[in-house]
Amino acid sequence: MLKITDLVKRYGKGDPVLKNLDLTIEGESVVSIIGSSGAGKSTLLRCINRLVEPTSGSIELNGTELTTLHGRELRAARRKIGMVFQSFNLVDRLTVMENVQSGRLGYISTWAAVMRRYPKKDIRRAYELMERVGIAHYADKRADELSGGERQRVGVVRALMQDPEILLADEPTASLDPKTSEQIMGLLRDLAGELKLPVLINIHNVTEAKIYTDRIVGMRYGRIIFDDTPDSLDQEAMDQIYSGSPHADRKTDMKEAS
Ligand SMILES: Nc1ncnc2c1ncn2[C@@H]1O[C@H](COP(=O)(O)OP(=O)(O)OP(=O)(O)O)[C@@H](O)[C@H]1O
Repeated sequence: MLKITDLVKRYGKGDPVLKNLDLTIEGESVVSIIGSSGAGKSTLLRCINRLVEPTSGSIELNGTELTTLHGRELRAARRKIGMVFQSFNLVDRLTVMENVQSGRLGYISTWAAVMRRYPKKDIRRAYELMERVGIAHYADKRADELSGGERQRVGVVRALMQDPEILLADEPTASLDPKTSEQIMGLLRDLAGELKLPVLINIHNVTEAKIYTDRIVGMRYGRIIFDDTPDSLDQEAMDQIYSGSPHADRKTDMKEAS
């Protein structure tokens, strides 16, 4: 279970971009985060794996408080958080298998990684997952020889090789054509069920969020203002999520504070 309580993020001395957020994700649900540009969606995901340092508040993953971890403990906790990126973040000159095995980096020795001496069980697992997502025949191909959809499948397998307790996806389909985008969303949904994994997806495409996710969280300027099933996301809720400006929101904040 992921339990976020009273999370605040402020970059430098600016206004907070996450304002006392509470969010709990239990079990294997697929949750999308929607909201206008600048609402804080990426910041929220990046606080969870500490690519961004939260200013205050608590983030617990299956009982482990993530915000206070350092060094070795932080690295161990990060292994349990798989991340899928918009731009795939693959190493182009490495093969698909090498990219996929980089998901095991935290688990095997540096020597084994440098010498590409992957444990047999990791190779077996990589093939299982690559078969599952349809890229096993590309195992020895360089990553830069693949299409966008194939590259994102490599990104998904690499994240799953971490044996994660949660999967975070930051605009995973934003660089893909509509058909491929739907395939990747379907894959994330199906894998969540098969692997009993909660998946949290930052996504701009509301239609895909409605089709492929179980729950939609709507953010507006650092706050969660909608959290419900896709069916409940009506026009009124959409207007609230996507209307206004940070300036208007700041006026509301000032009123609340006074
Ligand atoms: N490294 C940073 N330093 C300063 N401000 C930042 C930084 N990263 C993000 N911000 C600001 O934080 C706010 C939220 O940004 P964030 O990227 O989380 O929003 P988002 O909802 O993911 O937007 P988008 O959909 O456009 O990616 C924005 O006002 C942005 O300018």
